[in-house]
Amino acid sequence: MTHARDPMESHADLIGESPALQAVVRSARLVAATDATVLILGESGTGKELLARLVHHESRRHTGHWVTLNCAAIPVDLVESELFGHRRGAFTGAQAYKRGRVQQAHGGTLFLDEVAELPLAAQGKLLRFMENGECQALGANHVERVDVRILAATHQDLRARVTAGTFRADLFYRLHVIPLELPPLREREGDVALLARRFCRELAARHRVDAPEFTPALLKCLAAYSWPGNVRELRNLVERCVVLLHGQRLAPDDLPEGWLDPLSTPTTSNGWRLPSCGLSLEALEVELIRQALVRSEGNRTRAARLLGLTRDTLLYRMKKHAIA
Ligand SMILES: Nc1ncnc2c1ncn2[C@@H]1O[C@H](COP(=O)(O)OP(=O)(O)OP(=O)(O)O)[C@@H](O)[C@H]1O
Repeated sequence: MTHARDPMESHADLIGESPALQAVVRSARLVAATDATVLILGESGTGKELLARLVHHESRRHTGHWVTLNCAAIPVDLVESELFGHRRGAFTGAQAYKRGRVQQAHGGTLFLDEVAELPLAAQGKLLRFMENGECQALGANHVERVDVRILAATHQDLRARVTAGTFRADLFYRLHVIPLELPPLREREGDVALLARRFCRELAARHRVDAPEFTPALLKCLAAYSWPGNVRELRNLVERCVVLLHGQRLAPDDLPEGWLDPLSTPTTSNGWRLPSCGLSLEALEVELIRQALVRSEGNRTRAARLLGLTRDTLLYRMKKHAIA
């Protein structure tokens, strides 16, 4: 989770030449030189973490630690201790002193991924820390001064969270100093083919196989596709081609069914593909659950969130429809 910078590491790895991406990269480079808080927005899989790394590596803190915390991946009652650490005996199970990610990032950068999922209590503590640079480990009776730059990211609509009362307005404004919004892949003209070729070369070398060749017709298909999972979905598709179809010249019909959802299916503005007609309500529900699970990479908590359901309701419905 934490490492000092490898000076040989290249950050040319945020691939893309489209004006839409280049505009964001330009802004990221401008803010990198400062110590401003940056909030990175964009759909899942658009490269928010890569952009955050670019900001860190081009900042004066690049020799300091890069520390990340995925706020959605930690049980709610452990978030504060992950962030700020705890003293031995601070709560049941706290058997030893533990430094928080904030302290680990001293002199460097802390990247808070999925910041919308931060519980309200932790939001208050984070805000206090951002205002005065002081933090207090759970159970500690003194505060520490820590020098950390905060970068945060979310694919959620944070303003809507504020309206719903699940995200503090004051923290929203504190984070929203410099918003950088990554465009979805379907809006990056020319980048799909570029990324597909680069991933193909890189993954063929990694898997030690001959790269497959993407015909112009296939590249055209890929460029027309809506990519609800963005660059992550493209990379996964290319990896499947490299592993299972290596050395072959691939036309659109060579992709097995299901590797790419039908190009003609309409996409809603937030990435859901709606089956055209003839589906019963029950079949539609199954389809939406399936899409949510694909988009969340099998993570049921995130899938439930995408569908606006509680995790329990999602599990109940999956069981009802026998979705594994
Ligand atoms: N422009 C890009 N060039 C090369 N690789 C990219 C690019 N954008 C994303 N990727 C790759 O796609 C995958 C997803 O990227 P990343 O984790 O940064 O996305 P994210 O927006 O943070 O996703 P999430 O919201 O799900 O956390 C990673 O493997 C990353 O290396």
